[in-house]
Amino acid sequence: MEAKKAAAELAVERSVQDGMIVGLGTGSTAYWAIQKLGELVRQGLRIQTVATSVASEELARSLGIPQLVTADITEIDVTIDGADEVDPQWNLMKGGGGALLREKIVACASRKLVIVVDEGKLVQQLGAFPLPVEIVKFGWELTLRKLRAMGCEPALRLAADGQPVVTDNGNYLLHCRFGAIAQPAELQAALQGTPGVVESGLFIGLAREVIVGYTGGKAVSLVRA
Ligand SMILES: O=C(CO)[C@H](O)[C@H](O)COP(=O)(O)O
Repeated sequence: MEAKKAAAELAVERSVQDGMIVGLGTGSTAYWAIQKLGELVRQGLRIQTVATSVASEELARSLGIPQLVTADITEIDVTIDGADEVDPQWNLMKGGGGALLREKIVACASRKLVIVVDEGKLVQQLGAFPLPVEIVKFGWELTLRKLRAMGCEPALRLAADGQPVVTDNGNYLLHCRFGAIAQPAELQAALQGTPGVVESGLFIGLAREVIVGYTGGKAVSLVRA
């Protein structure tokens, strides 16, 4: 917890200034960034925000952080979000929290995407974590078979009650075990070309800064390989 908190707080300190529009990520690391923003707002920081999930939206509301609707935004100054895996080129695997679609929309509308992770998320190659892929409900079994034919073992994400998880956007999620992903950009392009796929958790070339937190509470901004 202290590693995630340290990374998130350093990201807020380094990236957020008065007057900015800030994208709020999703997950247990982004949680700490939202908490820090709430503290700064109470102290007088003036920001407006856009959340990447209903959970982050509700957290921000509970902390009194002003929020915008997307119709009122042309560009977001900075977004602070977590990741499940980060490779040396800063390609990301995201979506463990199920929010990948809104996260990618917000990331792509941001001048700067700052990724906050603990050291366990740094990998040489993406793929140990199963790739989350958001798919539409209609024909989901057909989409699953198409993805299986692309070389992975897909499984529908289920909730504790055994029912399929439904995302904030009303879709299903597949967990796709591709193993080590040697060419993430090519895989992303292939997934995008598959009918039924809404979006994947591969974030290629989007991160502008990666901040890593360590046990003991130290955090550093990474230099890209
Ligand atoms: O992509 C995400 C949610 O969709 C999260 O940012 C990712 O799963 C990392 O989560 P955490 O910070 O809890 O480890």
